[in-house]
Amino acid sequence: MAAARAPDAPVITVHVPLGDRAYDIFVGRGLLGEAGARIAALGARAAAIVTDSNVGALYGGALADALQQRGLRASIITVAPGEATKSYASLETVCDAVLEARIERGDLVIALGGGVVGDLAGFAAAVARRGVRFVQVPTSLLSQVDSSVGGKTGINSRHGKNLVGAFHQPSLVLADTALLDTLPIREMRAGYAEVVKYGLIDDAGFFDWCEANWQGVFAGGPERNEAVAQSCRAKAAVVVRDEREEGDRALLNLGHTFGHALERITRYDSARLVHGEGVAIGMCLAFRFSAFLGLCSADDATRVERHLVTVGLPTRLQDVPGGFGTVDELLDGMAQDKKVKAGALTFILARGIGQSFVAHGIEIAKVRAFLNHEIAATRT
Ligand SMILES: NC(=O)c1ccc[n+]([C@@H]2O[C@H](COP(=O)([O-])OP(=O)(O)OC[C@H]3O[C@@H](n4cnc5c(N)ncnc54)[C@H](O)[C@@H]3O)[C@@H](O)[C@H]2O)c1
Ligand SMILES: O=C(O)C(=O)C[C@@H](O)[C@H](O)[C@H](O)COP(=O)(O)O
Ligand SMILES: [Zn+2]
Repeated sequence: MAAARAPDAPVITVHVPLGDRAYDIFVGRGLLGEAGARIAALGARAAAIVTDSNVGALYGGALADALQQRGLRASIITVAPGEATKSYASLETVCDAVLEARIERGDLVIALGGGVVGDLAGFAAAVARRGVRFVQVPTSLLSQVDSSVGGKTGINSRHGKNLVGAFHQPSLVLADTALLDTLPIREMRAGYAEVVKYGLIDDAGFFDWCEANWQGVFAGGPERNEAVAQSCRAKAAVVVRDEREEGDRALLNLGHTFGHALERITRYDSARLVHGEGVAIGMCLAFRFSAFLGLCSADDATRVERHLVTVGLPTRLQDVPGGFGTVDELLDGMAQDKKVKAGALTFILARGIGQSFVAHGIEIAKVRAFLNHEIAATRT
């Protein structure tokens, strides 16, 4: 059961100005208690809540009751937790359940859960009846700071991560940071990797802030709301500049070229590797690759790794439970990356902390040499 927002608990609003697809992100403790009113204000008659069995058991009933009290017909569609749920089979299940519930284009699909539920439900909303409005109620740190914002939706293919999907912006994002009190610590750490990402991309001051304040973020102090809101501001700014990733938006992929290849190799098995862990390893690899190419100092790469190790995240290929495959398997995974242009790899590299850039046309031979060097190296 979700606690109501205390009268003095602040709500931070981040507006995403995307013309006729503009929306607000609300961040604060206890916002689920206001979800009925805030969602009813969108003017729908019915809502299908998509959730996974972990989150549904904790918060599904409260959300459905709140909507019904505001006169919306609410139904709940429950999927299995974990990355393997971002599949063709789950897409079919969710689309059919949305249609079965007679959700019209002007009604709502509500994603209540982490990024897995958000990506799957968002994609179902994008394609059912060729487009139904949807709302994100993110419940993991990762989904509050990243996946609920920006409109990327989709599922995985055996060929790679998120290879089937659509851009479909939400109409509203409600991030109740109190819900993170029930999030398992491993998932909290994984989501935190995407928080650090914003500092590494273009905001060295925010990386300093993370080093100083991460414990408050984990403990649920005011630092948590600040980290979520600042991450949403940073992501919204990039998305507004380049909604469909024709340029700058690729910066948000820092660490993902390596990370997605690792997720494919581990067959989307959340017991072995979750997305944020892949991103943590991938960001360290991106910084060490940048140092290997002479673009950034080894000290900066070491500082990135030190912070991620401090919070308990994996940072090396060797940290993947059950192994990371071979260099050829890694390169094979990267060849399916959506940033590939004219057959050549694109990486997000860095000249230092907060100085990342999009690098096209990276030679495979250099990536191979770097990966062999990584495998031979031991942690300092
Ligand atoms: N669309 C985007 O822009 C974008 C951005 C980043 C990541 N992603 C995607 O997001 C996914 C990862 O999302 P995630 O890290 O949230 O994983 P997840 O959705 O699997 O959630 C993590 C786990 O925590 C549980 N959980 C979630 N909220 C909880 C809560 N409040 N209390 C207790 N348990 C809770 C879930 O049931 C699940 O077991 C990946 O598929 C990744 O590709 C998408
Ligand atoms: O929103 C974006 O753009 C991102 O790249 C955010 C990433 O954290 C996220 O994992 C995203 O789903 C990756 O997108 P993809 O296009 O590389 O599949
Ligand atoms: Zn990501």
